[in-house]
Amino acid sequence: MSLLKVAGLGKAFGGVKAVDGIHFELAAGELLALIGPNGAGKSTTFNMVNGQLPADSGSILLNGQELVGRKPRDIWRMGVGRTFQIAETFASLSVVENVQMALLSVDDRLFSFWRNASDHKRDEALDLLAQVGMRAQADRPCSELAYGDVKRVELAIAMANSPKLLLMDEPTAGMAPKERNDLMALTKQLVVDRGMAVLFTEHSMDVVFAYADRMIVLARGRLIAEGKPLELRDHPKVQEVYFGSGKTFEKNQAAERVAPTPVESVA
Ligand SMILES: Nc1ncnc2c1ncn2[C@@H]1O[C@H](COP(=O)(O)OP(=O)(O)OP(=O)(O)O)[C@@H](O)[C@H]1O
Repeated sequence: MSLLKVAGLGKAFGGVKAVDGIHFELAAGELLALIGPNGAGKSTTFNMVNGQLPADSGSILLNGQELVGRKPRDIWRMGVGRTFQIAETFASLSVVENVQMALLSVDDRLFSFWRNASDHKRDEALDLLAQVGMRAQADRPCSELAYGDVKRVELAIAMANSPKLLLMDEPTAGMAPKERNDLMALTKQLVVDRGMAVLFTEHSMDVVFAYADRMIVLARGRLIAEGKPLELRDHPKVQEVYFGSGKTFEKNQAAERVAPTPVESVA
């Protein structure tokens, strides 16, 4: 059975059908890219899956349980996580304290961090940091970290509630090719090791071709193609709506810019 099953999902804003009856599935251990040109409906789809936007129609099943109609916090508790950028206010906290804050939130503990919680689940937080290669930097202030390392900490924070499904909205935006490669290799490793599913939006085709197991393509709210990235690269509809008229994707571009790091299961 699929972990996530989306059927007939729709959302309109006034007269604009932002998402128009889309269907897709996602299995545990799979990295699925959601791509499409600006205004295609990617963010609207994301926001319906995590409950931030109510769907007008359709169904979103997680392990057979309906998500439509539930609050974001309930959906998060059911195992749908998302990466958030570390808030400015947390930049003064250390790396490990940021992860401890996330663990506090999982426990619904809202007491003062400094007075009562500085030791709260420190070992668990350090373990999460080890999983993203940031254990050695645990006691540095987040404000001192390189951008790529901040992204790793964001990933550790998103792991705090052990999500079954992780939503990542343009995870590599603003990153240099080497940092992108490292972050996506790490994401893939977590997918393999934890059997977690990832749904991500991405404008960089290099990243999609190098790391996605499958991709779905939206255009004007409709799902126009679905399949393995290499199968879809030359799909005429995808070329037309996604890559733009007359523009074709250069086949060796992805291989030249991003050499994927091999991922092996340790399970
Ligand atoms: N809150 C809103 N109110 C009105 N229209 C909206 C709203 N959110 C999205 N839309 C419209 O819905 C359509 C889909 O937008 P959406 O943001 O989901 O696309 P997207 O694929 O994420 O685009 P981008 O890549 O630019 O982020 C667009 O036409 C957009 O203008």
